[in-house]
Amino acid sequence: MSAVTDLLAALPILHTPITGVILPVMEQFYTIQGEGFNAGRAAYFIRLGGCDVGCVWCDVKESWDADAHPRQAVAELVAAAAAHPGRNVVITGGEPLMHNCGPLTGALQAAGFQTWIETSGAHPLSGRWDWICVSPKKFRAPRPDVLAHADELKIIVFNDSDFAWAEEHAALVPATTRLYLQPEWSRAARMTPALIDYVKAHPRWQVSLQTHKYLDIP
Ligand SMILES: C[S@@+](CC[C@H](N)C(=O)[O-])C[C@H]1O[C@@H](n2cnc3c(N)ncnc32)[C@H](O)[C@@H]1O
Ligand SMILES: Nc1nc2[nH]cc(C(=O)O)c2c(=O)[nH]1
Ligand code: SF4
Ligand SMILES: [Mg+2]
Repeated sequence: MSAVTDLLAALPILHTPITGVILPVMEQFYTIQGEGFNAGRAAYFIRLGGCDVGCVWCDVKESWDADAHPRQAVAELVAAAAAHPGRNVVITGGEPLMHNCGPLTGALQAAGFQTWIETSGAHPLSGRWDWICVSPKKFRAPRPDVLAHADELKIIVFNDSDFAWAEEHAALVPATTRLYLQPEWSRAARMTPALIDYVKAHPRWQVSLQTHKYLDIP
C-alpha cells in the first residue's frame, strides 16, 4: 500500500468505508462496457467490495465481503483511472451505494471523468453521476428515490415471471429511462429466445447482453 493509504488506514475515523475517502476495492480494470446503454464504450471499472443483497445468481459473489478487499484512497483511484486514454469510469461492485460515493465521484468529475454507476438501487443514492444504471433485485427491493433517478433500468431475466416484474419497475422510473432486458448468464440459452420475443412485442424494451463475456474480456 502507498504511504497515503498507510496514513489513512492508521486514522480510524477515515478507515471506515462509510466516509468514502478510502474504499474497499475488489478490482479495477480498463475495458469495454459490456452491458446496457453504454455497451461498446471504453471505461475504467472500479469494483467496490461489499454487498448485502445476496442475488443467488450473482456473477461476482466474491465481492460480497467488504472486509476481504484492500482499502484504497480516492486520490489513488483517480490517478489509476487517469493512466488510461478513456474518460469514463464505471463504479460497480458489490453494491457501490453501500458506500458514500460522494468523495470518489466528486474527485473523478473534477479530474474530467464521466461517472457511471451500476447499482441495485437498494441503498440511498450518494455521489454525482453522469449515468445511473439501476438493476433492481427481488432479493432486496430498490428504493423509489433511486429508481426516480435511473437513466437506465436493466432487468435481469432469470425466469418467465421476470417480464411482468420488469413492467412493474418500468412504471416506477421516469418516462425517459432507457429500458433493458438482460438474460441471466447461466440461463441465457433458455431465456434469450423468450426475451427476444418479448422485446419484439414490447419495443420500448431493448436487449442487453453481457458482451464482455462473449468477447472474453474483463
Ligand atoms: C455484479 S452487479 C454489481 C452492481 C450492483 N450490485 C447491481 O447488481 O446492479 C453488475 C451488473 O451485473 C448484473 N449481473 C450480476 N450477475 C449476473 C448474471 N449472473 N447474469 C446477468 N447479469 C448479472 C447485475 O444485475 C448488474 O446489472
Ligand atoms: N466489461 C464489463 N462490463 C460490465 N458492465 C457491468 C459490469 C459489472 O460487473 O458491473 C461489467 C463487467 O464486469 N465487465
Ligand atoms: S446486488 Fe449486484 S453485486 Fe449484489 S448480489 Fe446482486 S448482482 Fe451481485
Ligand atoms: Mg460484471
